[in-house]
Amino acid sequence: MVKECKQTETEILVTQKLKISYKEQVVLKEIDVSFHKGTITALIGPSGTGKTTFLHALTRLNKSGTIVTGKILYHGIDINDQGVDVYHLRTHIGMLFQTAYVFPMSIYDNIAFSLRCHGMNEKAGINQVVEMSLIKAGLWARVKDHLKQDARLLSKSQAQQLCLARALALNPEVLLLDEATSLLDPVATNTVENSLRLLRGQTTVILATHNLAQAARVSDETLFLNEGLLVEKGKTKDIFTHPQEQTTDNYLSHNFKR
Ligand SMILES: Nc1ncnc2c1ncn2[C@@H]1O[C@H](COP(=O)(O)OP(=O)(O)OP(=O)(O)O)[C@@H](O)[C@H]1O
Repeated sequence: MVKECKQTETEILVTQKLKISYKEQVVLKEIDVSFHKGTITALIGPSGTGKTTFLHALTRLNKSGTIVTGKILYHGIDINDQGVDVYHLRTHIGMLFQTAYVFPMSIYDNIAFSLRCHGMNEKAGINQVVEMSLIKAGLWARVKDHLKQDARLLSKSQAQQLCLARALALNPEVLLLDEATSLLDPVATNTVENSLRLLRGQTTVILATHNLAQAARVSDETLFLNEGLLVEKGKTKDIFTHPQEQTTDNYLSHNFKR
């Protein structure tokens, strides 16, 4: 039986006293945070501070042996409840990784396969979604005449854009990005950032990045994690110009030209 907890209408994802450990090592310590509908949040913090661990937890990707306590509420339902279907959850909460994992099939089939797996079988409908998602990911113009080409022949940047298109094709309500542009060239990075901006208002985006300029450019809100603690979260403009906490100020002063 899946139990529903209270959440406001615009709060899509809420964590309550979220604590994550790998054996004895506590990586995240009682994180209480909420993410609102249609906003873009940058997750920043030093290496090893738990950003990936946090994103993985939001879509139940943590490796076995990881101990998760506290709650992760998606529309009021704890995603770790026994009755939650993980496959279904991941259609609503998509994720893009640092490395682009394309399927060993054509560009077209990378997206169509995923749509068919989620019950879409009508050819014209699939064609339309393939085109729309490639447009949103900024890749359509480059690949529209080569849709049958093996996706493994794409460049790193194009492959990541294809992964973005594949994620967007399922119309996720939440999109998580873990350093998803760190291996891309500046043009592709810019294209992906533009794609994210277009999602504003509909999709809730959480993006872990070491690229503080990107966090400042793209996000509405910024969440600063340090040593497993949520140090502060607020409007990106405020965090980057007048952080409330000394630790945030120190981190930004050392890593970002203000
Ligand atoms: N599967 C695992 N088993 C044991 N320890 C792990 C595992 N995954 C991550 N860790 C440890 O948890 C801590 C947080 O790692 P995590 O990758 O979440 O940090 P991060 O902030 O994303 O780092 P980076 O910015 O370098 O990607 C690190 O000390 C890491 O070594």
